[in-house]
This record gives sequence, structure tokens and C-alpha cells, in this order.
Amino acid sequence: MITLENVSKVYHTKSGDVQAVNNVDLKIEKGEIFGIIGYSGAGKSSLIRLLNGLEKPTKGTITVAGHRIDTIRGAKLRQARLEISMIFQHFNLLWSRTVRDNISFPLEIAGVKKQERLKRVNELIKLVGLEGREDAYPSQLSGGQKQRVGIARALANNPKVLLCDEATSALDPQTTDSILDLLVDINKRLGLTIVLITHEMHVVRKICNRVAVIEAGNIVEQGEVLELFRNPQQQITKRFLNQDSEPEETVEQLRAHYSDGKVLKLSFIGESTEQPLITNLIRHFDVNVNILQGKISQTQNGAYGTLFIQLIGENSVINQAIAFIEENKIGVEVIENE
Ligand SMILES: Nc1ncnc2c1ncn2[C@@H]1O[C@H](COP(=O)(O)OP(=O)(O)OP(=O)(O)O)[C@@H](O)[C@H]1O
Repeated sequence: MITLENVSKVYHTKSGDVQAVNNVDLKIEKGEIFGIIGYSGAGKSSLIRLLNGLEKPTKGTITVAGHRIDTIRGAKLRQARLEISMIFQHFNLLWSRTVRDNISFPLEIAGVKKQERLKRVNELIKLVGLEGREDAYPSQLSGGQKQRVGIARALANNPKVLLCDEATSALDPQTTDSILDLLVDINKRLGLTIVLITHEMHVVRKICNRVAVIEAGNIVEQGEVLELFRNPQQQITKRFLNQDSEPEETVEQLRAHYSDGKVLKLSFIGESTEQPLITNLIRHFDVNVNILQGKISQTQNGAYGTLFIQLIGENSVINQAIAFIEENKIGVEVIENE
């Protein structure tokens, strides 16, 4: 659905050239939810603007939904953009128009007749869960509702690709989750290809199938989300993963509080979480298992997370239990008591 070959973008500024995107090769399949993660200034916005033709590459070729975005211009580019839609961090709604009229706007531009427009807008309002809010103005909506309007408007002309530019960065965690759920729902229902740029790993974990990590304009690592979580290669990827894991003080607290037996940190990735591990531990070993804390979440390709447990019993039996956990391909780290 999307192919970038050897794409670079250099901005020529008064203070010199800025290499925002550097020799990027990327292939995104139809129906994927693909994440591009990077820190501020890494080149994410430049990359996403290249995908919808708002910027032209300095070199390389860009094909999106069958269109050579790097070369087409004018009416052809506008036509192609109907198939490549976008949502934004700050929603970019028209403040003097109601929800209904905001969603209707791209249909008006595309010359869709009034009767058909009304029908389509009603469908979209239902799809994004905004029934009852049709006549509200953006200023009367919560952040999550505003983004729902943004999503409905982006879907109005039945695009093939939806680009999401930090679409949940201005929202609180709960609202973020509901918007991400909506994106997954739309992806499944409509088979829409979604590309999202973000600086938050939990967004990638929750909804992406694959992810690329961008640093100083270069894609330094890419792959299946769980694979990347299991086996990050680059320092920057590890930093992003730390952002999404237990804070250091929690581990310190656990160490201090639970001095009996051993405290273990279990890491679950993918299918291993399906196993009834705790039941098996109690059944097979003469140990008491105390669940201390944990967070296991679902990714698009299986579960991911950590669980802290305390094992109390004979030292030799605890060691056997640890070996058993390892045999089951669950990551285990002993949190030593100080
Ligand atoms: N129009 C422009 N003219 C000149 N330089 C630019 C332009 N747009 C971006 N840059 C520079 O290109 C580099 C990449 O910026 P870009 O906005 O793509 O990164 P980003 O990862 O999206 O960061 P942020 O999340 O802060 O927007 C930065 O050094 C930025 O200053």
C-alpha cells in the first residue's frame, strides 16, 4: 500500500541545510497499523508530510495507494489525497461549524450532493460514536469527542490510508485508550491502512502490528511490535521500551518490602501469557506464590507485560520453580533482597 525507496528530505534554511529524513526505505502493507516512533525533531512529521505530498522529497520515490506521490502535482495530487487522509494532535476542526458540518466539509469540497452528504455524515457519526452531538460546536466537546470528529471527517471520502500525527498526544490516558480502540475498530471494519507517528511506546504497543524507530532522520530499527519488544537492537529502542515499563522506584520498594523467599520479575511476551503459569507453579512445587503487582496488556499480536511475584519456600525448591518458569519461555529476573 505504501512504499518508500531511498527517500531523503533536506530543508534549505538560512542557517544551513537540515537533513530531516535520510535514505528511508519502508514498505507498509494494506490493512496494517504501522507505527513510526521517534523523539522530537527525529523527522516524524517530515516523513508523514512526504506521505501525503505536503512535502516533496529531495530524492527517492514514494508510492501510496498506487500514486507516485513524489512526482504528481495539482489536480492529480488533490485527487490522490482523497485516498490519503489525516488526523492531527490538535484536531484542526473548523470552530464555527457544528460537528455535522465539520464532517460534511470534505464531502462538500469533493462535490458530493446534499442528500448523499447527509446520509454519509449520519453513517460516520454512528461509526465514531457521536450520536446526539451532531449540532454541538467543537468548543462544546471534550478532547476525545473532538478527535472523533477529526476521525469521522478523515473517513468521509472513504480513504485507503489514514495518517495519524500524534493523534492522542493531547488526550488523557483513558481517552487515549478509547480513541486507539476506535482506530483498531475502523482498521478491522474498513480494512483501512493506518500509519501513526508518535513519541509514546504504549500507543505502539496497544495498536500497531509493526513499528519503525526513527532517529535523526534515519530508520534505525523496524519490525513486528512483539519481536521488537522481545529483542530490541538499538539503544534508542531500549529507551522507548523503558518508558513503557516499571519505574525503578517500584522495584526498589518491592525489594525492601518482601524479604522472605525470592521476588521475581516475570516478563511475558506473546503466546507465553496464555499459559496458566501460577497454577502450574503451585501444583508442581511446594512453594507459596504471592502476586505483588503486574501489568499485562494486549498488543495486536499477543500479550505483553510484567508480573512481580514472591516465592516462599525452601531455597532449592524455589530454584527448581525458577528453572521451570524459564523452561516455559517466560523471562525471569530475581530481584535480590539487599
Ligand atoms: N519546514 C521546515 N524548514 C526547515 N526545517 C524543518 C522544517 N520542518 C522540519 N524541520 C527540521 O527538520 C527536523 C525534523 O523535524 P520534524 O518536525 O520532521 O521532526 P518530528 O520528529 O516530527 O519532531 P516534532 O515531534 O517535534 O515535530 C528538525 O530538525 C526540524 O527543525
